[in-house]
Amino acid sequence: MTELLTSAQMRAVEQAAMDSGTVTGLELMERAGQGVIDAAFSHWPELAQAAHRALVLCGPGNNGGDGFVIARLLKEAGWEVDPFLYGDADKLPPDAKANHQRWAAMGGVMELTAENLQAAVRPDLIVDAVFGTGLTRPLPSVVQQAFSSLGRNKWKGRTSIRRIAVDCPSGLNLDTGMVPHDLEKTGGVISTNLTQLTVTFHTPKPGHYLGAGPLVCGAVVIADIGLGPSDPERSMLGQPPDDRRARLVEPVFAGSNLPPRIWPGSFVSKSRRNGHKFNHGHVMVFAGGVGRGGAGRLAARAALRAGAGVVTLVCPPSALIENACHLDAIMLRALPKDARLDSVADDRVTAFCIGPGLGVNDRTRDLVAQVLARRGGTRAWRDPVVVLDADALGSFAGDPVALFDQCHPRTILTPHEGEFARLFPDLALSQRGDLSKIDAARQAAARAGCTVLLKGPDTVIATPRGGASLHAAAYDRNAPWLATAGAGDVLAGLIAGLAAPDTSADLITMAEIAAYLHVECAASFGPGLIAEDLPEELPKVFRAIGL
Ligand SMILES: NC(=O)C1=CN([C@@H]2O[C@H](COP(=O)(O)OP(=O)(O)OC[C@H]3O[C@@H](n4cnc5c(N)ncnc54)[C@H](OP(=O)(O)O)[C@@H]3O)[C@@H](O)[C@H]2O)[C@@H](O)CC1
Ligand SMILES: Nc1ncnc2c1ncn2[C@@H]1O[C@H](COP(=O)(O)OP(=O)(O)O)[C@@H](O)[C@H]1O
Ligand SMILES: [K+]
Repeated sequence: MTELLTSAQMRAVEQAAMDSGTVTGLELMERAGQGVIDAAFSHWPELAQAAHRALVLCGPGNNGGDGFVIARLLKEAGWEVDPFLYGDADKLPPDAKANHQRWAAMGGVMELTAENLQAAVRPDLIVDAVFGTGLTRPLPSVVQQAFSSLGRNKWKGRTSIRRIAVDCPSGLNLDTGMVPHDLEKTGGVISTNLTQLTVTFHTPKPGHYLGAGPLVCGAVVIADIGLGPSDPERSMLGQPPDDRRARLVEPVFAGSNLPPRIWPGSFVSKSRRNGHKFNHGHVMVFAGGVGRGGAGRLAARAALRAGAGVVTLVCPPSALIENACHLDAIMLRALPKDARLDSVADDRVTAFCIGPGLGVNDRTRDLVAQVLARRGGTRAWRDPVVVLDADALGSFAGDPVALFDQCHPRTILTPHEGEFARLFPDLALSQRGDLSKIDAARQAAARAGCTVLLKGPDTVIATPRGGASLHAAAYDRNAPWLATAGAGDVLAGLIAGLAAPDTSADLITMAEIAAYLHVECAASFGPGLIAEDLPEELPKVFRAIGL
């Protein structure tokens, strides 16, 4: 697991290092510039073989300062370098100004405009050092036009020019992963999109993984600038994440060539080699009426494959035969319309998964209420986990507080953005503005009093106390085939199955593992994936992680 630092947190880390007297801002900037060049040479070894030509686009802050370090270091290595500056050199912050001056002794600087870029000699490398963590508003139009013009340049062999971004492609908000809409309209994002490699410092930032981040960054490399290890205890495995920082969900390998047995491997109940079926939990999944049972069955199948000792599907009596035709290992119970949950669930049910395919109606609300009212009884030592998804959330759309009043700490809501908007209208994507998806999920979790998993290619899991983690199906873990009906039902079942055992770790850890395995299953199956394939791929994925 890696910590993700917001812009403000990154500045605080830098400031603390400088205040401690162990390093100066100039030294950090030098290491940042060197880190970008090292990453470029390692990514494109041919650039390290001989001197080439670089075009370095610099901005009015310290990101621009990094650009001037890069310009100088490349020039010292024999490269031809053409720097362009947006803004007033006299107003650069001190470290950036010092590096601008050091460069000025070596060569000139052009103003960053579309016209000047059009007139530039074809480079082999374009360095984007216009804006980094300090971007506070949409890109100025002159910068947008300059970026767009790069896409129109008549340079020979234009597509073979390498493009690297310092900290982020300029225009990307590193806290939110958003790029301004006007950037898209002007086509600016298209040129930004051509970034092949983004080099950031110390830790990745949320914006590299949220929203448009993965679409515009190319690949992300972290350069160590000597700020020390990011706080290991804050991202400790099996512990809830730090209240103020977010962590990136990643596997933990015991050794470079070994499977990730530590995380997630050791957190899967059946990695421990003893116990009987009830030690691995009993999951109860609710399914809809006739013809609407598929979603519940998918969730149940996922829970069983995830390792739950027992899985029971509960459905209306009219759907019993339909479900019986589909199920063998999964137990089946009928629950008549007015019957109480107690008639089918005893204390040994350690996790409930409710919502997929149930229908948006009063009966669903009533069942949710009954499930949330259950407590660990004589045979269970802690309250059952409750996974609320799909129609269990939709049934409270007009009255979310009625749901939140019933949620307890062992509850997890798993909305997609549409369901999230119905429960938390003011935190909806369309209303979010500068609020990141991580902070939106945090606020939602605090309001609901339980864990919230907000789905998407960027899945955020947040706890009421502020702990948050981000699982990104991005870069080498792209999983577009997961955008398929029923994939969310499988995720809900996975969470229930993984969190059901008595000995399971905290809910956020088990939800992180579910999100991770979900994408591993998609990646392992590959193109053509449909939801039914996900649970069936789990055995292969479990083997691959060393179980
Ligand atoms: N601190 C360190 O020790 C280290 C920092 N490092 C590097 O510093 C970078 C952060 O530097 P930074 O904080 O100066 O921010 P940066 O992104 O350069 O921009 C700020 C400037 O842009 C301006 N501005 C913002 N938005 C604008 C807009 N839309 N349109 C126009 N102007 C706009 C803003 O003006 P203002 O908003 O104040 O009016 C201000 O002048 C970081 O990404 C990393 O690369 C590394 O060297 C490692 C050591
Ligand atoms: N492009 C994508 N890349 C990675 N994961 C995705 C993508 N699109 C959707 N997902 C994942 O697939 C699941 C879809 O869930 P959901 O929207 O609830 O669908 P359904 O209700 O049909 O099951 C979520 O876990 C989501 O994170
Ligand atoms: K940049």
